[in-house]
Amino acid sequence: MREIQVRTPAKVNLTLDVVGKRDDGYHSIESVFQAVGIYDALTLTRVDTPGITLSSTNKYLPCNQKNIAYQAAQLFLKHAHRWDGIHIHIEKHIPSQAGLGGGSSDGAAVIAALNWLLGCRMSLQEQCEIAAQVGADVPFFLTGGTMHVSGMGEILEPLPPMPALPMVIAKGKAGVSTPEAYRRIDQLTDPVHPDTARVIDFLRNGRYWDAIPECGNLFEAATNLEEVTQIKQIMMDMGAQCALMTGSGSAVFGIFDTGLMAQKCCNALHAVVLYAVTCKTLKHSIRIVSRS
Ligand SMILES: C[C@](O)(CO)[C@H](O)COP(=O)(O)OP(=O)(O)OC[C@H]1O[C@@H](n2ccc(N)nc2=O)[C@H](O)[C@@H]1O
Ligand SMILES: Nc1ncnc2c1ncn2[C@@H]1O[C@H](COP(=O)(O)OP(=O)(O)OP(=O)(O)O)[C@@H](O)[C@H]1O
Repeated sequence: MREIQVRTPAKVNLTLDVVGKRDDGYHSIESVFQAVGIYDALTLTRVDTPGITLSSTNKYLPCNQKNIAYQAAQLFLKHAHRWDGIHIHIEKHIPSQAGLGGGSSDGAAVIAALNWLLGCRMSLQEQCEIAAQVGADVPFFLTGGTMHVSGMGEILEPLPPMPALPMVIAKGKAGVSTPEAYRRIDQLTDPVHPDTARVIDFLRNGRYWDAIPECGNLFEAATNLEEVTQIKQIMMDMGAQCALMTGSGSAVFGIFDTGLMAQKCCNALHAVVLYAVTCKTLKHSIRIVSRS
């Protein structure tokens, strides 16, 4: 096989709490990650020239060793003791610096795609170990769906998949650096923690409409972005069951009862944000599009 194409989704944090700081400087989180139907598409091709090359449809994306996809390929080839020449093309649709895990998702897609392309037959555990070295959010994307995520992001407990709930995802101008967001978490004096255990208990029992109102994100208080507050208000005014910032920000997601309500909210948001799209929660994650 010389070429493989994969599609890889974005994620939202249905709920996200930071519960401690580790000796290595990383933080321990308690979160529920949910894959959502916004995708990047990656094409990996075996080439004769050794080394890793990268191209992207997003001209602002670093196409070098700063790219998470490049780092994932480098680590995978080293772990697999392979020296094949690989070209990675990224068709970028997931907004960056949004809290949607776009870079992390690309990294996971590269690990899974190389495992198929090079016929390495690595176990999911092996792939997760490589993913955890690439970034905290990367392991989740190897399985996707609805997942209780803890530790630094490497401890994964599958939860019953959510149904295809209508969602709106919107982002204003602000981009948030994840390290800066964590530094602000450390400075919170009186944090109000979401009740993650209660959310997970509801989700384990399929009671997702009971879980949704209990969700929260500690990064909202830490980053305190006015445009996040505005977007949340518009979503709630348009009938959202919940509206929360995802990850370290700055995108906001709203969950609606019907696709029509979601579309109406998306149309209303286009007047005030850079980016608004309707999508649905997903049971799956990385999908093979084609092999040749
Ligand atoms: C905020 C979340 O997106 C929630 O899903 C993740 O915790 C962040 O995951 P991520 O963007 O993949 O983070 P990485 O790229 O691995 O780390 C970026 C920086 O964020 C901080 N970081 C990240 C994850 C974590 N559990 N604790 C941290 O303190 C560290 O300063 C790290 O150097
Ligand atoms: N393949 C990639 N796709 C997107 N961003 C990338 C990629 N590789 C490196 N980056 C850089 O990584 C940074 C974080 O990207 P990413 O999209 O994962 O952040 P995010 O949307 O905030 O996700 P998270 O939920 O992990 O915080 C971006 O600012 C970008 O410059």
